[in-house]
Amino acid sequence: MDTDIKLRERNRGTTAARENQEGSSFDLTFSDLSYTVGKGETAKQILKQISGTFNSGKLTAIMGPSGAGKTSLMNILAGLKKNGIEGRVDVNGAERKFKTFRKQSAYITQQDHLLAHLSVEEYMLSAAHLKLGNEAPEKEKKLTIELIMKTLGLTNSLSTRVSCLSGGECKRLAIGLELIDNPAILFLDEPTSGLDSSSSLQCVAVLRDIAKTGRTVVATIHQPSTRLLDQFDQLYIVAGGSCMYQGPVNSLIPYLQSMNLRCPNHHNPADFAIDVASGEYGDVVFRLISGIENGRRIYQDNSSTSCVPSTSHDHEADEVDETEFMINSHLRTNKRGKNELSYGAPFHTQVAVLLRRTWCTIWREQILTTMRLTLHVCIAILIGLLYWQIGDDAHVIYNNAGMVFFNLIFILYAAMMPTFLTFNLEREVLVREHLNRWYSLKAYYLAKTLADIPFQIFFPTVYLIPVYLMTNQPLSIERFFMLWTIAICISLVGQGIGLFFGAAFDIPVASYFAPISCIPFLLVSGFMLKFEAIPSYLRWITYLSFLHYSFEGSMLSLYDGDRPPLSCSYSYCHFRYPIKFLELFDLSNSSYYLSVIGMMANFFVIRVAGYLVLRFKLRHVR
Ligand SMILES: Nc1ncnc2c1ncn2[C@@H]1O[C@H](COP(=O)(O)OP(=O)(O)OP(=O)(O)O)[C@@H](O)[C@H]1O
Repeated sequence: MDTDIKLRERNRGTTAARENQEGSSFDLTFSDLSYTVGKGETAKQILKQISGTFNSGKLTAIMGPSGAGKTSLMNILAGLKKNGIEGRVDVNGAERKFKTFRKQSAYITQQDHLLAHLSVEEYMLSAAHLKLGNEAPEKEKKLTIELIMKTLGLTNSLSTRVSCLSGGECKRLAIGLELIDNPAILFLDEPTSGLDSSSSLQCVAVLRDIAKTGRTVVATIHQPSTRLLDQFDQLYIVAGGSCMYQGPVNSLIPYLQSMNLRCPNHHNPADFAIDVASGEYGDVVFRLISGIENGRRIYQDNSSTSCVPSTSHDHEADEVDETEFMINSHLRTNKRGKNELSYGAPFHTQVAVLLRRTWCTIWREQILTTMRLTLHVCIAILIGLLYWQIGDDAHVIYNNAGMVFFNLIFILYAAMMPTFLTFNLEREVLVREHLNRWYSLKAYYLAKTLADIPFQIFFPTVYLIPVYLMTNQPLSIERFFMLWTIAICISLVGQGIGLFFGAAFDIPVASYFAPISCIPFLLVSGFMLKFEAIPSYLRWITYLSFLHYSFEGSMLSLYDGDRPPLSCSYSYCHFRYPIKFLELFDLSNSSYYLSVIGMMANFFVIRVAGYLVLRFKLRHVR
């Protein structure tokens, strides 16, 4: 077949991919695997001393009734779950090493979680830069992409944005992205879910072609049609956490027959097997599990002894494979160095690619970006009209302070709200890509922080200029620059809070807690309550309050620095001298620079907290 040849060529083709995979077709064997969740009385055993083998060059389907343990099994084999597991997982007879194994395998989740605003080509290119690194020449990356796109039938969709792709195309793209660095083992969780029958067939045919090139391809699958089932080479059926059948697809019915279970004519064998596994044909599951020795044997219909041990392949060949595997791993470790073993590209390339990709995504989120811009301009004009020309009038100086405080709250919330809403969705993309070793979390987080900075400068600037001029604040570049610095700091802090809550919680919880969490800091900002009025045992909150530092910094920008007396539109104005007004807020001895440092410290702490939460979340996914 044409695609088969191309994939084989590619398997031999690119140097980066070759380096990664040379001589490495991996047979995955697991023995006596148990998986338990919970502890003590609530402990639940999900997998029960299950064994099996998934061979290279074969497309294997894991089937079973809902809740049987298919996803749990695959997650354990893929190395995503590490706790509560007993038993052994071997690669070519040698115990699996997590770090190398995750570089050599790819996991394609049920939901595609792709960045909607990138085109197929842009996505593939960024994946190629991240996975193949700087060593692979540009031409080679393009060739790799071209071959994968041809194989997956996506050549005509190269310039289409992900948001415009069909479900089947998204699934194929998700597969294509993981094929770039030529993983030896592909795990797919329900690759056909949500696809119609022809897209499902197309998708599984692609997987079959991929398997034919020597890779080990394992997919969980729900109720496949007879045609779809025929595409698979091997079948592994899980029932209640045990293995009920393991062997070629066309040996399933003979195996069931050997246990006196006859599949009715014109009945889909997959449906029949699932019915049996669900207990609809009486208590035969135990016999089936024993017959296949809970996965220790592979059923073969064409031999006198109908079962062969699942680890029966040639022992000598095993040793050669194992040695080759060890040598290749060793070479890779030496060549790329300790750090780079896990990721295809060096840290700076990861940051650069992610930065470009994030900018592109933010820029193309046109509705959100346009709405944010419009909102900033509209609110600025409204504030300008409401507080028209009050900046130099001592009679309405309280109103001016109120306006300053409002500006801070607006900029804070305008930066925070969109961040946690968008980041929450992006988090799933991060989980998928990070687990497949595209990049490190540090690189992602740095790129995310850097990519947002221009926007956190742009929006407060667009807001502050009209407000400053319309409300007649002192016409001094220095004062404007000081106020502008504070506005940017508060915007960055707001974005950091959004990132933290977007990382920590799902949208409903984050949208409640993120705004509420700022209230204590708002209360001690110094605008609503003087420092002396705060009970001494609560004063420490003031030192943590980014709103305290930002209010302090803003007031000092406008009223400190020997500002001349204000005009007075009434017969008597108590606060004509700005210093007197600062004294009212206990700010006469405050330092603008300390306020900026306080803001910076808040920014840093919140960013680090966001990073730690994300790291915890990513570890928890496993
Ligand atoms: N962390 C957990 N805590 C408690 N129960 C769990 C946990 N993880 C999995 N389970 C349970 O283990 C069983 C197997 O789950 P798993 O997701 O592997 O099943 P599945 O065969 O993939 O099901 P489906 O086809 O419906 O996705 C289910 O009953 C599930 O509720």
